[in-house]
Amino acid sequence: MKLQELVSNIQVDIIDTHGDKDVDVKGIASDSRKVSEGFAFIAAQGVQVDGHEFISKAIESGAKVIIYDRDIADTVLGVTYVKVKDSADAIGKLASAWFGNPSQKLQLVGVTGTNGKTTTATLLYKMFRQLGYGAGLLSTVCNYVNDDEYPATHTTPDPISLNEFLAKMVKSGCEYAFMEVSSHAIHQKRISGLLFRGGIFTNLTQDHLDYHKTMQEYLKAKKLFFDNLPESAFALTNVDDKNGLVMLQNTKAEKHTYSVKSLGDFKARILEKHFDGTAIEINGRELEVQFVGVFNVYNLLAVYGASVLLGQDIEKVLVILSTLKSVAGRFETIRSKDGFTAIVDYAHTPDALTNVLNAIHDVLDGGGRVISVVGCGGNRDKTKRPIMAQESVRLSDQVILTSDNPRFEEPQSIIDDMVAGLDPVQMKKTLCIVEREQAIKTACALAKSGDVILIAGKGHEDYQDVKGVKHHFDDREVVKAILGL
Ligand SMILES: CC(=O)N[C@H]1[C@@H](OP(=O)(O)OP(=O)(O)OC[C@H]2O[C@@H](n3ccc(=O)[nH]c3=O)[C@H](O)[C@@H]2O)O[C@H](CO)[C@@H](O)[C@@H]1O[C@H](C)C(=O)N[C@@H](C)C(=O)N[C@H](CCC(=O)O)C(=O)O
Ligand SMILES: Nc1ncnc2c1ncn2[C@@H]1O[C@H](COP(=O)(O)OP(=O)(O)OP(=O)(O)O)[C@@H](O)[C@H]1O
Ligand SMILES: N[C@H](CCC[C@H](N)C(=O)O)C(=O)O
Ligand SMILES: [Mg+2]
Repeated sequence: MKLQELVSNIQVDIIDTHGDKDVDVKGIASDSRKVSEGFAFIAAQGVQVDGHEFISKAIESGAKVIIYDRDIADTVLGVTYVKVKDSADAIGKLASAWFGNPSQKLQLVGVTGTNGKTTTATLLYKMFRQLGYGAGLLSTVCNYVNDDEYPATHTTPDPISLNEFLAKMVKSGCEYAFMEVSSHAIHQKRISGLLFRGGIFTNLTQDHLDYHKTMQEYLKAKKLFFDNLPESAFALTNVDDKNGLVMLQNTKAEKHTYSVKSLGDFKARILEKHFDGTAIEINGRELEVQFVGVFNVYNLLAVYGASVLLGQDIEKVLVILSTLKSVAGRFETIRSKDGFTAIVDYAHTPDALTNVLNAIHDVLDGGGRVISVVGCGGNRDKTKRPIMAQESVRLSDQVILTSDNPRFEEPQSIIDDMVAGLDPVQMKKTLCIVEREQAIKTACALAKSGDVILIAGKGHEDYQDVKGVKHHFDDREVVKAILGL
């Protein structure tokens, strides 16, 4: 594609161009390590380093176009330089243009919020596949183009991979695409240039303060997604969350709400909770769903609302809703021969932990003890550590604090940060076991018939990330091996 053609139809503020504008562009990259002969390299300021530092590396690798937004000292003959106002914004828009604007050819729905993104987006994808449509999914657990699976590295991929996936979906005949929109992605403009048909807000509770610093900044990032939705989109929000309506304040999109506790366009009522599912009512229609926990009623309600807003038949949607099953690593139950149950769940925030433990108590109904195995990620929000320990102790009979992706931190010092939230009385029900496998073994040894063990934080993850190396570790495999299943 000619450079002229690439930049002509996109809304990027070009400040200056230097060199041949007629040059043929063979590919685009924002990472110098991915540049090949004839590529355009987009230099952007990152969180760790400044991409402008890699301009000469990119040219050595064959870049013939450099798109940048900071002053640069030298230019190289035979290379075209395009100065833009905002490189991060340009990457997304150039990626869209390069891949033929795939989001404009799909009905793309984004899901944002602290918890429930993977669940909601995955269930929407499953819903639309079952309704008979071609559909794709971009999620933390796995990416799908119809039934083809592609491993996921991020919750929201970088703009170039993202548009490449969407283009693959278009080529494979998908009409719908569902994706998670993380706050990091909004803040870093990974979604610039995408045309959304809808946006869904799940909830906002504490997480990622290492990155956003304050809850206000975290909220601002989430809201920006809705501020940027077009008039042709719908914005569907959870009004039971205290920031639900804030998301709609400045959006041009058509506003819709869902609720369990108050009124909303989509309204659910919980009729009965049990270990294998929940009886609910949605907009006056009763159904049995195969999910446990009030939080999952919210996820299902969002799926229902979005499906209806996308024009689907209410009856068909309800029938499929009752057949949907939980997502990998979310409230996955494993029963021991001795009569206790282990639950592997991805709860890695204070709110998720509280919700999942409450859901367990709701169905246990005082029948057995709850033993929790909990850790916190290294190089992530440190302020959530003592709170997660407190919530675990408050809602469990026995807690085992352990490791969950220590990354570049000392596992024991992460546990110490968790312990700092506990007083001596709370410490009486707490054990600290650094080795996660040993922690799970201990929990299984302590459990008796009727008890529930919650193994939180890793869900679908099949690794333990230690000092940049991902060692194979899968909670579900470990539990099954210990229980001889
Ligand atoms: C902190 C963070 O979010 N970083 C993300 C960000 O990196 P960055 O652009 O800031 O990278 P950088 O290393 O500072 O480099 C700056 C620029 O120089 C370029 N570069 C760098 C090195 C080089 O040799 N050559 C080169 O050209 C880079 O390609 C980049 O364009 O943009 C990259 C591309 O989109 C991401 O891969 C990267 O994710 C890192 C690996 C990460 O761990 N991110 C996590 C925190 C994250 O994004 N998580 C959310 C989910 C959170 C949740 O809700 O649970 C997610 O969406 O996955
Ligand atoms: N709607 C919800 N409200 C609160 N907690 C939830 C909700 N849905 C799921 N959870 C809890 O949060 C955990 C993570 O759920 P899920 O993977 O769907 O969220 P996510 O937003 O995609 O997370 P991430 O930001 O890591 O991608 C679940 O295992 C469960 O414990
Ligand atoms: N997307 C989240 C996942 C956290 C999962 C947990 N296992 C951890 O490593 O903290 C994050 O990167 O913060
Ligand atoms: Mg997710």
